[in-house]
Amino acid sequence: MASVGKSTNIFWQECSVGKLDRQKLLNQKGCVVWITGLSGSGKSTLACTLGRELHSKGKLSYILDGDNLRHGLNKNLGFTAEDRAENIRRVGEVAKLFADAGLICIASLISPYRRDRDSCRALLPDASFIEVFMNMPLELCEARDPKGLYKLARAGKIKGFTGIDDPYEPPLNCEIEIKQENGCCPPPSDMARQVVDYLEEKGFMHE
Ligand SMILES: Nc1ncnc2c1ncn2[C@@H]1O[C@H](COP(=O)(O)OS(=O)(=O)O)[C@@H](OP(=O)(O)O)[C@H]1O
Ligand SMILES: Nc1ncnc2c1ncn2[C@@H]1O[C@H](COP(=O)(O)OP(=O)(O)O)[C@@H](O)[C@H]1O
Repeated sequence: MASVGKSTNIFWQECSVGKLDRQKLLNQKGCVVWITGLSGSGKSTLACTLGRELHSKGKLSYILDGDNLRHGLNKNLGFTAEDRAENIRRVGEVAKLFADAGLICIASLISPYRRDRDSCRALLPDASFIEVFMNMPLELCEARDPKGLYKLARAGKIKGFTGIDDPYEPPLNCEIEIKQENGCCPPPSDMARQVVDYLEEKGFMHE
C-alpha cells in the first residue's frame, strides 16, 4: 500500500504480460525520443520524418506533439512557467507509458526548461530517454515563422513567447544535436537519419 501525491491507500497492480514480452512481439525496444527547441526550429518536421522512416523499417512509433496535445489532454494549460511545467510533466508520463508499451515514442515540445526535461528523463529507465536538441538560431526560426507567431510576439500581441520575451534553456547534455552545417539546416531526411543511426547503434531497433 502506498501514498503518492494526493492519492492514499493505493496499490500497484502487476500483470503477467510485461514490457519485455511486448518488446519481443514488436522486435524493438521501447524508448522516448524527446525533441526540444524553439518554435519553428523543425521539431514537428523531424518528428514526422522520423515517424515515417521508422514505419518504413517496420518499427512502431507514436508522436506526442505539444501543439496537438494542447487541443485535448493539455487544453486547460497556458504558457506560464507553471503551466509549461505541468504540460511537460503530463507528456513525460504519457511518453513513459508508450515506452513501456514497447513503442518508440517521439515527443516534440518546446520544453524550454532544463529542469522539466530532466524530470522526464528521470522517469525513464537508463538510457531510454534520448534528448534531441534542435539547435537552430532564433533568426532562422523567426524568418521561417510558418504560423506568424513571432510577428505577433514582436508586435506585443502575444506575451511570453519563447525566445522573444520568455526563456529557452538549451540542453547541457543531450544525446543528439541537430544544427546547421555551413550555414544551412540539414534536410529533414538527414535529420531523421541522425536519430535512426543513434537508435540502431544503441540497440533500440531490435529486441
Ligand atoms: N507563448 C508561447 N510560447 C511558445 N509557443 C507558443 C506560445 N503561444 C502559442 N504557442 C504555440 O504553442 C506551441 C508550443 O507548445 P508546447 O506544448 O510545445 O510548449 S511548451 O513545451 O509547453 O513550452 C508552439 O508550437 P511550435 O511552433 O510547434 O513549437 C506554438 O505554436
Ligand atoms: N530541415 C529543414 N529544412 C528546411 N525547412 C525546414 C526544415 N525543418 C523544418 N523546416 C520548415 O521550418 C518550419 C518550421 O518547422 P516545424 O517543424 O513546424 O517547427 P516546430 O515544430 O519546431 O515549430 C516549417 O515551415 C518547416 O517546413
